[in-house]
Formats: sequence, structure tokens, C-alpha cells
Amino acid sequence: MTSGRVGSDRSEAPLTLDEEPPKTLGLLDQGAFWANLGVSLLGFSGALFLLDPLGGEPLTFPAALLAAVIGSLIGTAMVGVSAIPGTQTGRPAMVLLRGLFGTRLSYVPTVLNIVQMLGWGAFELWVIARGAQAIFGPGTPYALWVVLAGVVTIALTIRPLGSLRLLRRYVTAGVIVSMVWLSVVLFARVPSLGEGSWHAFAPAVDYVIALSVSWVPLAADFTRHSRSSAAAFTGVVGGYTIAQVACLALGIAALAIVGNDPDRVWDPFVAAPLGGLFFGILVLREVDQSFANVYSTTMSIQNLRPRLDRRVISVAVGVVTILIALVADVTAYGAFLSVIGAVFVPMFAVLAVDYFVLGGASRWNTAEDAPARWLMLVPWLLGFAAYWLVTATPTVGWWDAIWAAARSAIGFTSPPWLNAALAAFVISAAGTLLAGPIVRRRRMAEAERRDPALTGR
Ligand SMILES: O=c1cc[nH]c(=O)[nH]1
Repeated sequence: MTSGRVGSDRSEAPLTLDEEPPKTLGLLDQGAFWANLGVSLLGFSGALFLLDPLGGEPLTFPAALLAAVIGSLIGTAMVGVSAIPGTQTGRPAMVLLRGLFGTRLSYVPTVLNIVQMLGWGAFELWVIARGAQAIFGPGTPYALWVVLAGVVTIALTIRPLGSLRLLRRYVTAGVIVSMVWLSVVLFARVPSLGEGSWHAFAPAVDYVIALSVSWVPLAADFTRHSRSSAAAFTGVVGGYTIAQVACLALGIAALAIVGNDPDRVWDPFVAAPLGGLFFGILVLREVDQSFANVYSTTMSIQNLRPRLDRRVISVAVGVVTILIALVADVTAYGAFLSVIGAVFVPMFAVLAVDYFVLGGASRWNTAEDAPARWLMLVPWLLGFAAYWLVTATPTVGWWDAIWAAARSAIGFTSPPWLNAALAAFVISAAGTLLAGPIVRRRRMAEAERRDPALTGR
């Protein structure tokens, strides 16, 4: 692996890409971080899509729970696999793409990732502000909560590894106690969880996969500091799965209490005994998500500007994120965020196959002069197309019309159980495997060009 970096003995994340990242995060650090990401205020209302993904055909509670477990395991396995190269190379997610595509080509997904992470960050500040207003009432202005949450987010990004340790030591225990308390109180109030069927089981699994894979593009930014690949993978899959299943189950209980009205899903939390306190802990905890998004935007920008101090970038990104949350309609951004997986899921499938199967682990060049690898665009684009052929999520008219025409041109009807992200992942992975012989031939030719003595062997 070529990277051309200098060593560093810092215990915090390095300020520039030139320094080696410290490998200080163990299983508990990763597990606690990913568990915190798995509990989300958005997940409580999102539980409705798990419970009734087709609208009008709700699952039984055991069916929904099993769908949550299976979907989380599949989705987080993808996140975990995409995270391991980060641990092994010490490179952030977008810098890894230099190894896959070459440095110049990696700038395209990097810019897209910056746009989506800014969107996610603003979305999270919006959710935190709304959650705070649910507790303290509308008297305290939305803007004040956004700015407060944004300032805390920026502070966390200045010492990211310290923030992860803080999460593990203090926040995780508070989140566990809050979740247990709120579960006990809410499940005791639930009118009935017995009705429903298993009919919409597959689409429910799909929804949970989609929830999990949105973390694929940032996983390596954090697992690059892992002590081992096993700690990274197990922390991602174990921590996130347990927390997401608990979060979705609690969301189902809260929804049952308010007649499945997602706009009132937080009411039972706040109304519970000590609800303000425990729901407040969950709202405060949500800054781990805005932190992850702002920090990942920073790491992506460093792929473009490797020697720019990450603290300066984080402050600038944090301020922009606050401004977006203040002036933009972040809920409209939500539609874009729900489909950006079309870009990143197939890309990380190509990355995983090239890295683990085709020998990328030993030969990837992630330095600033890494040459372009145009061939790798082909399986990525195939997966991208597969995503749009399969997805039923409406976007903008002209774009949806293109894919409707493509579907009818090839006579394809997407079965309702098929998940777009999963289809994109599988097609891109298979396409990369098929490209394997060409990759190997090119590698041999390159080796022979460098050392003609190999030709005679
Ligand atoms: O805040 C979030 C939520 C899901 N996925 C992200 O990347 N960020």
C-alpha cells in the first residue's frame, strides 16, 4: 500500500492527512459509538415504515422485531465490511477511494459525500431542535436550539477521539438507562401489539437495511482509528444492530400509543414519568449523529485539501451546517438523502470486492498521485443503474420517467420485496468480480513493464 505519510505519536486524530492516525479505539469504543448512532430520534417515527411498509398491511410485533434484527444485521454487515479497509490502511473513507478510482476520480464521490453529509448534519440539528421543543415547549425558539446543538457539535469535532471516549464512558450508560426506563413505561401503556400479519415482512426488512446502509460512506472515518479489524467490524455490527432494534421496538410502542401518528410519536416519551429527563438524554445524545456528519464532511474535504488543518475545516463546516438548518427546508433535503445510497452503496460494494478479493489490500495506492482506474467505474455504474431500476422511491418527475422507460425497455418489473440498496450492492459486487481477470492482467502487465525480467518466468 502506497501512502507516503509521516509518522505521528499524537493520541488525538491527526490534523492533516500527512500524519499517521493513532489506533486507539477498542471494541468497546467502537461498540458504544455505533450503539449511540443506532438510537435515533428519527428512528422512533421511522418505526412506522418498519411496522407498515406497504401502508394498510401492518406486521405483527414479532414479525416487525424479526425484520428489524435481520435488516439490521444485513445492513450493518455492509457497513462493517466497508469499514475494515479504513482500519487496515488508516485512511478515511473518501481517501480510500483514491485506491479504488485514483485520486482525481475520487474527487467526484468526495464532493457528493460532502453535499450529503452537510444535509444529514443539518437534518440532525433540525431533529435535535424539534426534540428540545417537545420537552421545553415552543417558547424557546427553534433557532436557539439549532445554534446550541451546532456549537456542541463543533466542539465535539475538535477532539473527535476524545469525544468517542466521552460517549463510551458517560453517554452510553445514560442512553441505556433511558431506553430501559422508557421501554418499561411505554410497553406497559401499549393497548395491543398482537394484531397484524407477516405479509409485508420482506419490505420491512428492506426498510431496515436502507436505514443502516446510510452509514456506509462515513464508517472508515472512524474505524481508521480502530486497534483491529475485528474490533471495528464487531463494534459496527453488534453495537448498531442492538441499538437500532431497541430503538425501532420502542418506536413501535410509542406509535401504538398515539394511534400510529408519526407526528406525535415523541408525546408518550415526554409524558412518561421522568420522561423529560430521559427523553432529554436521548435528545442530547443525538449530537453524536451531527458530530459524525460534520466530522465526516471534514475528512472528505481533507481528501481535496490534505494539508488543511481539520479543526479549521470542522468549524467552517459546522457553521455552514447551522446555517443550512436555519434557512433551508431540511425536510425537503430528506428525499435527496434517502436516494443518495444509489451512489455510495454500489461504490462500496466495488471497493469491498476489489480490496478483499482482487488484491487491493496489498496494492492500493492512496497517495496524492494515485493514477486513474477507469475500469472500476463500470461495476459502480451498473450498481447505480440497478438501484434506480429497482427503487420505488419517487424523486423528480423527469428522472423517474427515465427509469420507468428503462424498466419497460428491458421488460423488468421490480418485485415488491426487492431492496434497491441490496440489489445495487449485489450487482456491483458481481460486476467487480467479473472484472477481476482484466484487473489481474493489467497488474501483471504493469509489473512486467517495471521489471522486464518477469516476462521470461
Ligand atoms: O445523521 C445521519 C443519519 C443516517 N446516516 C447518516 O449518515 N447520518
